[in-house]
Amino acid sequence: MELQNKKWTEEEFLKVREEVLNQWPTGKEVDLKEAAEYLKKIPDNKNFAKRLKKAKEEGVTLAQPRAGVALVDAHIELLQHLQNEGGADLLPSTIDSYTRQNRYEECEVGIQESIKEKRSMLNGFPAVNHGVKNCRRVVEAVNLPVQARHGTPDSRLLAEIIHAGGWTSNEGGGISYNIPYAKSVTLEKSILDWQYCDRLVGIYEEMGIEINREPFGPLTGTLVPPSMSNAVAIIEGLLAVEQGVKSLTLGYGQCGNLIQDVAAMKALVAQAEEYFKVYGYKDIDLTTVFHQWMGGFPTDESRAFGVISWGAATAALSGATKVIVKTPHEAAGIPTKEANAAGIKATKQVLSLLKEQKLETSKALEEEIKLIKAETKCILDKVFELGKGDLAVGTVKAFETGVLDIPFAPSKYNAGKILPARDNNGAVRYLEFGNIPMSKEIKDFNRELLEQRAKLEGRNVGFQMTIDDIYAVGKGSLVGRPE
Ligand SMILES: CC[C@H]1O[C@@H](n2cnc3c(N)ncnc32)[C@H](O)[C@@H]1O
Repeated sequence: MELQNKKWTEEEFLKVREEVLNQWPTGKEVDLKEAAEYLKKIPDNKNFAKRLKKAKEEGVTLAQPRAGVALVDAHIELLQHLQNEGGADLLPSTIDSYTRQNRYEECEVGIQESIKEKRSMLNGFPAVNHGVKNCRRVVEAVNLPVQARHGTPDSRLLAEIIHAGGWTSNEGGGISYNIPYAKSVTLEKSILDWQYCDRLVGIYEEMGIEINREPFGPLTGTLVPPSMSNAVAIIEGLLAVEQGVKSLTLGYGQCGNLIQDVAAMKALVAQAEEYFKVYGYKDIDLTTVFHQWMGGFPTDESRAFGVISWGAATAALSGATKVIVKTPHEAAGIPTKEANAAGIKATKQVLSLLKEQKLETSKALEEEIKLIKAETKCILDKVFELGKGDLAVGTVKAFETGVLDIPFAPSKYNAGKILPARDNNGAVRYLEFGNIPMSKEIKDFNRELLEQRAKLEGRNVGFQMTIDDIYAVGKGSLVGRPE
């Protein structure tokens, strides 16, 4: 199938669907009409799209953890703990790494080993292997909406199973679940495969069932400049709504400077709405997600709570619809259910303390919003130009030419010429632009801010700043000052 940013016909979709549902035996459990009937019975308080819409109307920020273990009963116990003890407003099911690579045979081994060892031998919930009935057991065992969170370049079968299983949101996208998560998956394939996932949601929407889609905002989560992150989010949002997605959550990973993070969230919403209007997408229900710091964490759990609380505060002050919660075990690995619940409780304490407050506008905030929008526009204009108006084709060419370039991404299709570093206030700036088509004014401005840092630190602008910034938060500061 030729890649283009055009809504798939039902015939095109159904032709691919046969192959998708045959990728693993559980695919046979999926029956679209039966699934639609099941989804229609999901109560509003357990429908992700409806819950987000309500939060946006109320102006509250919801808290959602990440969580996933190998076996169904243990996973249910985990989610119930995060709901009842943690006070989560939305629930995940974080999917394991084998499923993310479509390696279902190895999932089977992991499930058997987990039964034998009486503990999770997978780093998430293998939803494809467990199938539709078990996904339904999960959502029927909790009182909150459930979403699949993962990092899957080819999420087609996973999407079919989790949605038929009553999970009313799927995270990911053709860029955000490829470039930061895979080495050798072409953009053509991952964008096509995610068009399938979005078209499936569009078909459910056409059957009267609201399902939410959430592109993965943070990307590599390592000093990604807000304009690059926002450009990718807006591209994935536009590709999704073309396939009929209506409930869309665009996301952003915390960088750490309050003004820049709030500005990035406001620029993201404003620019996304502008593009929906220009391209004629009406009645899109846009919400936002703010990810607490995605970089290296302090090993000390008390310090980790400091980082978690700063992320919660910024999410609240930015007016995010939801915040993705970290845990005090972040530096160690998969958290215990107790540590996971603790992260949620700390977050909700801060959200509650700040529920009457938003960051007032200021000259600095307005200037940062203007800068981020201008940088993002430089990138997106070039993407559309490269695609001769077709966003999907333009995206592929933009990665080939380094117009889209994500710092520290493992994909061989990512140019990797971009380099970020923090300015004196901790805002993330471009140290190296690679082939990213920014105006001279924007390049000079970024450079000037880094020169100011260099002057204060008595060193040259350079890659050492980037390295120091990567380790800084784990060591206890935001800007990686020379030791
Ligand atoms: C996107 C990366 C984030 O997902 C988190 N994560 C990955 N797998 C799990 C998991 N199984 N349970 C809880 N958190 C998880 C990880 O700690 C990191 O914060």
